[in-house]
Amino acid sequence: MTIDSRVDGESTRLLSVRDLRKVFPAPRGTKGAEVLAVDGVSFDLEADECLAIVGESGSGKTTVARMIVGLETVTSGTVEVLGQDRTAAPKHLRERRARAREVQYVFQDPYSSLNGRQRIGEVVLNNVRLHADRAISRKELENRGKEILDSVGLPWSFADRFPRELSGGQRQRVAIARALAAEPKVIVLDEAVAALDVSIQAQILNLLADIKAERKVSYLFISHDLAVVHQISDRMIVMENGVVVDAGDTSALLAHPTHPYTRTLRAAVPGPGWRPSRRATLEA
Ligand SMILES: Nc1ncnc2c1ncn2[C@@H]1O[C@H](COP(=O)(O)OP(=O)(O)OP(=O)(O)O)[C@@H](O)[C@H]1O
Repeated sequence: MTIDSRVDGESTRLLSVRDLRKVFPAPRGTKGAEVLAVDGVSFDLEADECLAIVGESGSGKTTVARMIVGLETVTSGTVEVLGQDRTAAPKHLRERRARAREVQYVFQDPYSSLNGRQRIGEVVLNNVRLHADRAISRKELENRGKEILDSVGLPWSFADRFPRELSGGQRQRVAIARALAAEPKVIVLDEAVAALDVSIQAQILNLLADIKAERKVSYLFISHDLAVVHQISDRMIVMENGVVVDAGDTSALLAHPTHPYTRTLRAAVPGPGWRPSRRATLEA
């Protein structure tokens, strides 16, 4: 299924994925077959938009995201970011950094994605320094760090702490702050709230909504959780076995799922407060 959303040549398109395919070799030492993880996936991400990629475990969501940011090679198909071909993995450090300024990645587990020996201030300031287009003074750097931590709801006093001293939700705020420090156009959030308690999830979703409104950043939001996707995304695509089987406006698709797989996913969403016909409140 090809999803050509708003294909009208407008310059608001940040990300464009066409016919993306990924074949992994058979696991080493086995006589097993190659794994076709992603098969002909196409979609666009527009400015100011949150597009969700939904699907059960193993449907290929993460592999799509990893190909977009160059963490995984592309078997065939194309990836364009801001009109530039980004299909090939970055070859040099400079290219890797340039691409990181376009798209940042926030992982599910901030504990393993944060360096345990690095204080929170360093985590954020290193990324500011790395992606700054000019030399910046210590004072300016610190002001920027304060502003970024503040934007994720953390006081500057957290700068001296280590990740192990933070709660799961606070660590995820730091991971988001680190992404923001690069001033990216797009943030890929890969199951970014999956490891958090429901009340903390709601706070982080709130925060993401605020950041999106204030900074005009777009999200590619990967999740298996339709309740979460309903809260945060404008549009969604549904993946099954590496293929996009359904796509559309999130509220409309969840209110009236037409594809059998989307209906199955929808039916698995648990109980109280789940109202597909109404935009869920973001209040924690
Ligand atoms: N490095 C790899 N080598 C071989 N197969 C892989 C590799 N990475 C992923 N796969 C396989 O590709 C398929 C898609 O995996 P992927 O992680 O993209 O799915 P997912 O929808 O993100 O699921 P999850 O949420 O569980 O990560 C799965 O069958 C997975 O086992």
